[in-house]
Amino acid sequence: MDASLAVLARGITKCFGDVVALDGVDLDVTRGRIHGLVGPNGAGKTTLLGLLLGLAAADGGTLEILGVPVGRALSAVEGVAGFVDGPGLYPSLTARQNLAALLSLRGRDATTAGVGEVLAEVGLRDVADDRVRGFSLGMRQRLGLAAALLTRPRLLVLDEPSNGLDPSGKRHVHRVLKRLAADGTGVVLSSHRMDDVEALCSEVTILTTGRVVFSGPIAELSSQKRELEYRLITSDPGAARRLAAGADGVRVVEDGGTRYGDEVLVVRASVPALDRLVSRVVRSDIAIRELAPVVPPLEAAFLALTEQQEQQEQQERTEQLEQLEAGR
Ligand SMILES: Nc1ncnc2c1ncn2[C@@H]1O[C@H](COP(=O)(O)OP(=O)(O)OP(=O)(O)O)[C@@H](O)[C@H]1O
Repeated sequence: MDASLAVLARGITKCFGDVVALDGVDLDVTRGRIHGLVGPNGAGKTTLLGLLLGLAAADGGTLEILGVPVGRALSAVEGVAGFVDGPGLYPSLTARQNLAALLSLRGRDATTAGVGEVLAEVGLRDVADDRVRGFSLGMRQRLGLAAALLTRPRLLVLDEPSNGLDPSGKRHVHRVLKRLAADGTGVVLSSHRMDDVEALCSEVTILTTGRVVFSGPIAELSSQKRELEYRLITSDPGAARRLAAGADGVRVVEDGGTRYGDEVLVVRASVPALDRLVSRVVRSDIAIRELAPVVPPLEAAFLALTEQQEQQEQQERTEQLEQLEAGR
């Protein structure tokens, strides 16, 4: 196994009865990187993360975690931490007591092992002595992350870590994950929030119905050639619209309505064509107040790839039906 990889999975399959949850999945997670796992509901994300945590065994394929070949035994490889379906916590204990209990289960002394530090790191210092029973979903998620941090993981596996987080909680979690990656930990997380994935991850795997439809650097998904719709707010909407209408490679899409009283122009263009338009707008002494993709590049790529896969599956089903009918 390449020493730079925290996870090397090849041809992983996993079925639950008739349901094929994972169908030949390959996954590389690099140490020191944050890898996003995205896909529609039921795509197999949690199942795959559960395999990495040793909560279930694959039916087929090969899996190596931190250089250790994973067999059929249900246990986490040393150095792996994280959770799926929310962290396991004791509701009647405080946040601090939960972490102390975790440490004593591992035979370590809670007072010297940095409980206070990890609680501060995830932004829970002020509620360290409150019972977990009263914690919100976001607070529980952060406590679960603190518990994982205590084990100093070399691979961190998180299912929907942003669930229920307020902006401050999200900032803490993002900071912690980036710090871990900078220290060399491989992080793999699933998320339905494309903005989170874009903000955090350098690599992404897109799963649909148990199959990988894309895996690689996130930058590859926002190819310069891909045309996207952009929202443009300027100090002179009429003049900006005229410039856009006359620009090569730019199409004015629709009346974008207004935002905080400013008229919004929506254009469809590739990045180079958009760059040329922006230069012309600025040279015409028009101020740009806002410029953003209507649908962010990762989400646009995600929708395009998953729709393509759905169409392909629909076509396969139609062909099977036609063959069945022809054979009657
Ligand atoms: N324990 C189980 N028993 C039966 N079927 C299961 C089980 N776990 C998962 N499945 C099925 O396997 C498929 C993949 O489920 P999984 O939870 O991995 O998807 P997911 O991508 O995490 O979905 P979501 O985004 O909704 O959390 C689904 O069809 C699901 O119904």
